[in-house]
Amino acid sequence: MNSEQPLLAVSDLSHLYAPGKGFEQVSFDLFPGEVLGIVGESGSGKSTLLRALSARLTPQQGQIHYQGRDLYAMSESDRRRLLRTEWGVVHQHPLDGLRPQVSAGGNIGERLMAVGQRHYGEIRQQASRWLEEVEIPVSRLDDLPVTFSGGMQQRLQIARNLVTQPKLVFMDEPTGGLDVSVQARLLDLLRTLVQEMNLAVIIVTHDLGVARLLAHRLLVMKEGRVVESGLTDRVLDDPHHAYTQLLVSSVLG
Ligand SMILES: Nc1ncnc2c1ncn2[C@@H]1O[C@H](COP(=O)(O)OP(=O)(O)OP(=O)(O)O)[C@@H](O)[C@H]1O
Repeated sequence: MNSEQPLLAVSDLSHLYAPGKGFEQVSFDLFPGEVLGIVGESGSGKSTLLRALSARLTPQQGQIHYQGRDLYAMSESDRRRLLRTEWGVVHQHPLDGLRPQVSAGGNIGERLMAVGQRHYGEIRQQASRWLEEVEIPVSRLDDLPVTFSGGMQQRLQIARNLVTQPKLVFMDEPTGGLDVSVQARLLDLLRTLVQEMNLAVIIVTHDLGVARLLAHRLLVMKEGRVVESGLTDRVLDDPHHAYTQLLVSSVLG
């Protein structure tokens, strides 16, 4: 997997709102098909880091290269195009990532139109196929997302993001607001899709169970700094840093 060029190369990235608030000196490489989990307690800077990685917040320092191209040397419109096509962003609250006034089919179709598809019948067909893929009845194609349950809305947001076959998807607590049984089904679905599509994913979660299930590698954050990183099983089964040990034991305890 690691013989190729990294999809995303991050070096010495920092953005601080105030000392300890934000993140500093973050570096890592992400390869195609790799799932990186960012874990840590509330306020450790996970979401701020994810926003900077996904071109939604210009960092104060450091560099990000996507497929060898300097992300913040690109024009604003090129970065936006990436977000609509080769990248996806799955928000914790599905309505933050959906258009509430547009039907389920329209929410999926909009991304296809962003990659140049114009044929109405084909777009509708692909939207139907994606509803099936995420286990939403195709009969709901013309319904508005606000008429869906929270779990269905989240599955629709995932379909909207994946329909363009992105290379890289950013997820911020994608199962966070859902009850436990809905969470488990969604996690299963995500794991299957990520494997089938060979997606690279950066997922922020405070839930180590979610990290264990989805992520190949972890970054552990505390007060804006990465205190430990490594393969998921190694980090969770044999944590080296005292903070990671505390995090793991608080879940077990
Ligand atoms: N726009 C902002 N202006 C000022 N401070 C901010 C801003 N956004 C976040 N912060 C602060 O930066 C720190 C990191 O916040 P962030 O949301 O990245 O943490 P997090 O690890 O994602 O937390 P949670 O798990 O609770 O979402 C917090 O102290 C937060 O209050």
